[in-house]
Amino acid sequence: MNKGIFFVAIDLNKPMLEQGPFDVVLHKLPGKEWREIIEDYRHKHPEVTILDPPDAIQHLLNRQSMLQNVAELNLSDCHGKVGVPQQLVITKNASASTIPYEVTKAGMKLPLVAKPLVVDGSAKSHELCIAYDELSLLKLEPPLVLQEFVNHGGLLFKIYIVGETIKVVRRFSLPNVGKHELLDVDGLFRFPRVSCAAASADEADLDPNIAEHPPKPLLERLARDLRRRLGLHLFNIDMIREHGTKDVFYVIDINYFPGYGKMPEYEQIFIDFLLSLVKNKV
Ligand SMILES: Nc1ncnc2c1ncn2[C@@H]1O[C@H](COP(=O)(O)OP(=O)(O)OP(=O)(O)O)[C@@H](O)[C@H]1O
Ligand SMILES: [Mg+2]
Repeated sequence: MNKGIFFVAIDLNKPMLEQGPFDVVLHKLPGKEWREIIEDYRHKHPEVTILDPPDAIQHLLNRQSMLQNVAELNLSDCHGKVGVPQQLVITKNASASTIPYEVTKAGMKLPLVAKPLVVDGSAKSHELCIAYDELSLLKLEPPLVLQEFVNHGGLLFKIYIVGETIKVVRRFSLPNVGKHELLDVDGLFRFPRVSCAAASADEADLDPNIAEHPPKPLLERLARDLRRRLGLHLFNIDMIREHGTKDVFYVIDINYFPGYGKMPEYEQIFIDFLLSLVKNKV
């Protein structure tokens, strides 16, 4: 008989233990209640592969903890540098009036990208803004992460990871901010979720210094080290190249189980990955 792969959606209105049997469970629901259901199921069905551990996923839902592992990586001798933009966490109880002082104390340079601290899937948690001057910092609403804006020529690399497979897609991003512009603009520039609107830049005629993919050995090391450190198999990394450099990169965002529909060859890659999970078990 021909064996196939069957995808079954878990019915959230029924106890999970009464459903299945499953070989692999994929999930990305946030929330404590769901984490408990999955942990309970894993305990009772150790033979089932659960992707990925809820605690490891949880780590990516906070923009502070999300990038910690990248900051700790040591990728010297890997054809480039990968870091995290300098960032500062403004906690929930902090008053916005203290932000300019905190920013100066941390030695951070304007403009800054302000991002809500927690990523919970809501549109609001993806409403970012750029603060160009000190006064505009007073209008921000904590809790948030402030990141130095890194000029990157308006192009972003989305690095999709599915187990050991890596695929890179280029997307248009925010344009560079020049010194003259900084003198002219004031206030906050709010922008909604960029990733939904940003067009693919893969077919565009771009400056090769900006568009050239990050070196393969660098990506392979980054993906392997992050897979291990995060304990995750399915995620993507948003990475930018500092404008004017060949090999200085910054990771600005990591998402769990992103929309793989935008990844080339995703169907085959995903099926091969699922089959490898099942094969490795027997
Ligand atoms: N430090 C930074 N320097 C320059 N541009 C940045 C920086 N951080 C974010 N951006 C720009 O803002 C966009 C959104 O940032 P980020 O990915 O962190 O937010 P997000 O809400 O998690 O987005 P999404 O889930 O849509 O990818 C990036 O694609 C990039 O264009
Ligand atoms: Mg992003």
